[in-house]
Amino acid sequence: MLELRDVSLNFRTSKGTFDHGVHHVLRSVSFQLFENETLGIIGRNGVGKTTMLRIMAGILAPTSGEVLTHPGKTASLLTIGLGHKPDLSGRDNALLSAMLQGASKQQALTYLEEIKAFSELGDSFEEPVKTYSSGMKSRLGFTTALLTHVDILLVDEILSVGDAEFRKKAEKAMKDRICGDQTVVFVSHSEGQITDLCDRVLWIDQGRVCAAGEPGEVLDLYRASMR
Ligand SMILES: Nc1ncnc2c1ncn2[C@@H]1O[C@H](COP(=O)(O)OP(=O)(O)OP(=O)(O)O)[C@@H](O)[C@H]1O
Repeated sequence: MLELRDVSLNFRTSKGTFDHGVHHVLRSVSFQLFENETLGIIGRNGVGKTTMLRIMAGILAPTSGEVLTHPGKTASLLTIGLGHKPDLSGRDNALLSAMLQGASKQQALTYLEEIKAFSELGDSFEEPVKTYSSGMKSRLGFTTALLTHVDILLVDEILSVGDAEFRKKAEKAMKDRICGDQTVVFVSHSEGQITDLCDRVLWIDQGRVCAAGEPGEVLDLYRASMR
């Protein structure tokens, strides 16, 4: 469904600690994402997990290597507050996001009432997003991406935000999608969520894939590396 082949990504940096002003974030990463699977990505802070999702979403281009996708397949990155326009209402932001994720305007309009209901934003749905708390923004972002139908859902740590009640509801909705035919890539620091939701896990360290396979086995290796 999607394949990264020998993908490397460098950022230019002014920090002297990196190699001649170049920070090698991903180094020759290769893997395939199969249809209908939920692939977890684990690793310490700053090892390149979000960068990998952004490459898979087409937001960042790799410095070298290839990202191969099936023609016509859509991928959407689900992350907090990405791309919200602060002066537009929740409704208009949801419409815009749904269209950016590949829906036609007509299709996107049909999602709006469901997004309003699931996000429980009530009358605030009509207010500018700049008046929202961060929890309200995350409800809007999560719900819009969840209810807009994309082929590959790229989920960045999103289930760890919001209040406990909404988190529970979001987790259940995500599980329902995963149990259906949704293909998901899921970055999380929660071992519980990874074990619960994923079919397969990649462990990333220093920009490389250290292990890939069954969640229990990869989590054991990851934990052992930290001892
Ligand atoms: N636009 C950028 N310019 C320069 N460096 C960047 C940029 N974006 C990310 N980085 C660096 O790339 C590295 C990987 O960042 P990334 O966000 O992918 O890590 P992560 O594994 O998702 O971390 P976390 O678990 O903390 O969310 C970090 O060292 C970060 O500082």
